[in-house]
Amino acid sequence: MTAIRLDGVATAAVIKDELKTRVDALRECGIRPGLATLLVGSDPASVSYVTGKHRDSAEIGVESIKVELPESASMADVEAAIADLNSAPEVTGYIVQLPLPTGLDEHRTLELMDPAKDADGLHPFNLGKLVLGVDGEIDTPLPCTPNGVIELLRRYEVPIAGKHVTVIGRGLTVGRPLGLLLTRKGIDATVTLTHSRTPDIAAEVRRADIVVAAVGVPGLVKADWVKPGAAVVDVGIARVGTTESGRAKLAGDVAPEVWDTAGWVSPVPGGVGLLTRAMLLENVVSAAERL
Ligand SMILES: Nc1nc2c(c(=O)[nH]1)N[C@@H](CN(C=O)c1ccc(C(=O)N[C@@H](CCC(=O)O)C(=O)O)cc1)CN2
Repeated sequence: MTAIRLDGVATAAVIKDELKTRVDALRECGIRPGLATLLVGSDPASVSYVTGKHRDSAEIGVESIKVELPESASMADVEAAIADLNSAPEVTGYIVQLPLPTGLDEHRTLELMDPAKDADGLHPFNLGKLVLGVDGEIDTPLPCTPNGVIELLRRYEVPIAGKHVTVIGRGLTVGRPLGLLLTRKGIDATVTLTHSRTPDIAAEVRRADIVVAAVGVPGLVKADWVKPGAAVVDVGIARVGTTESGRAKLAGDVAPEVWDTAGWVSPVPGGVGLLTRAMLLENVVSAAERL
């Protein structure tokens, strides 16, 4: 048996088409959504992700603004850049690409953002709305990767309600908010959130109907960890060398053999990463619609 591929490229393309229609409608009302990115330093993975975000923006007609600071930037430099982004009228939404170089305070940075322009859903106000929003719709931006995981599962009609989801990794951008989103009324999953101090992660994965791996350890999730027919969403992404054409070779957290056991698998590359970018644009367009 080979698992169904949860295709991030195809799914993101459909979502971007839907968003383009909304951007065109905004334009007719004189509103031009604008996404800015703040990149500090030149970590190759971050540079690649930010480049992808600008490419996607251009595809759907969202203006994009790049702000770059050197690796040596101080917290005062970052604070000044955030103040500029908060007041720039052409920026309707923005993100600070994470992680920041060592020595810069990520939490302080997120706190300084205007929550109405927070395109990542990571400002404490927006995370707080997610915590409070157990029932019904949330009218604030949702964290992009967790929202992308759910959107990918939903579009492939993978059953979620009443199912057991094991998440590996408790980080700010994936594990923690994903647990909150999956347990909301209307989604109704039961979630086990595992991390580096969980005694037996394999056992927690074995009882899951859906597994989400977000640690960045290539091949961590083995075939004999996975219940036959389960959905396995690979969020981990590590750079493990260079391809013949000189591009970075990427590997996910899920071992290749898992494709023979699982019912659905999302690949790396070509899976959730593309949905992360699509959900970022969803936040930007929704914020512009609220103007
Ligand atoms: N401000 C944020 N920083 C980070 C977030 C986030 O949601 N907001 N999440 C991750 C990384 N991430 C978003 O920026 C991200 C990860 C992966 C991709 C992506 O396009 N992946 C492609 C491969 C791209 C490549 O060749 O490198 C794929 O999987 O096919 C986009 C964004 C940490 N930081």
